[in-house]
Amino acid sequence: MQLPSPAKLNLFLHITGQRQDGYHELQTLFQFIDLCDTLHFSLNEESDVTISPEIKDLPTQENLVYKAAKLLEPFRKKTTYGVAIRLEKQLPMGGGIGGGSSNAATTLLALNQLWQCQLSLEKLAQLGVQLGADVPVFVMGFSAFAEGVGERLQKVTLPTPYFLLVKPNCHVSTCQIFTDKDLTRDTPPIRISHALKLGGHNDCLNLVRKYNPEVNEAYLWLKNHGDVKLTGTGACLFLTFNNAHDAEQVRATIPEKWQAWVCRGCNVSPTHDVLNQWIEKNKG
Ligand SMILES: C[C@](O)(CO)[C@H](O)COP(=O)(O)OP(=O)(O)OC[C@H]1O[C@@H](n2ccc(N)nc2=O)[C@H](O)[C@@H]1O
Ligand SMILES: Nc1ncnc2c1ncn2[C@@H]1O[C@H](COP(=O)(O)OP(=O)(O)OP(=O)(O)O)[C@@H](O)[C@H]1O
Repeated sequence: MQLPSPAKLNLFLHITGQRQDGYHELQTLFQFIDLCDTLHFSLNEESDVTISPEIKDLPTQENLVYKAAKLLEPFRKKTTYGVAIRLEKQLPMGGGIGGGSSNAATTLLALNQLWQCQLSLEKLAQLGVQLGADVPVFVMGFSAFAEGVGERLQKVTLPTPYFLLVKPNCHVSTCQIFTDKDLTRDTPPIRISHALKLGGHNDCLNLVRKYNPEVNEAYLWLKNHGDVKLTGTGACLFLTFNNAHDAEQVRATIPEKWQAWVCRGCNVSPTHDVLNQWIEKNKG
């Protein structure tokens, strides 16, 4: 089985409070984009889970793909179902586009089929939130207005514009931003109707710009071309366009030191599109 594992954007990110355990209550609008890693799954006669190729500075045991497989292992129907997983990475790590969470969700969805675990999407999402706050939305596979730590999801249908996504040359630690004393944590909660009509802002933006000069520089550069947004805790920034041509025109002039992609928003995760075709083909 071969599945795409897409990135997400936080179209806005409001932090509305903090729980006793330190995690933050937030409100966000999640949209998938058609920029994806690809995960290949092959069952074998062994009983273990192997991941290839090795990712620099990421031991296998810490790879969210490995952790997701281990989390699902108790539910597999036969212990002789080992699996070899090959990861074709394209999404930058630590960019705020949720690559690791997406890979984890894709693994849960794939192995739920291949190992015949027969868990519902809701159950997979519940398991997945242990791996990261962004895993549930990738498991459920629809654009969503999210609350709680990102696990309370309401399905929404969003316009599907083109985005110019830019990765400044730095890595932002989600943990560092969320533990900063100056982070705004008291944005008043909004209603979903307000969110869909008027959007919102990203409460992490100013801190991320302050600690990461590269993000600030890219922000100021992109500002000349539209309303720049930060996704998650960064480092990626994005602009929205009505058509691919206009996005490509700006991309062509971006300083070479920054990675940049033109991509499109989608309301259904590409993982689900391909998985549903696989399920249809392998019925009976
Ligand atoms: C910023 C977002 O990407 C928005 O979608 C997510 O909230 C972050 O999701 P994530 O990367 O899956 O985050 P996790 O791996 O669960 O958490 C990383 C660290 O960020 C902090 N964290 C994360 C999510 C949250 N709602 N409150 C937090 O305080 C915690 O200190 C945690 O140790
Ligand atoms: N399969 C994986 N792909 C990417 N990162 C992984 C993976 N497994 C574990 N990680 C770890 O998770 C960290 C965050 O990766 P990820 O790509 O999800 O960041 P992000 O885009 O900032 O996510 P978020 O928006 O959820 O904060 C990485 O720095 C890496 O150490």
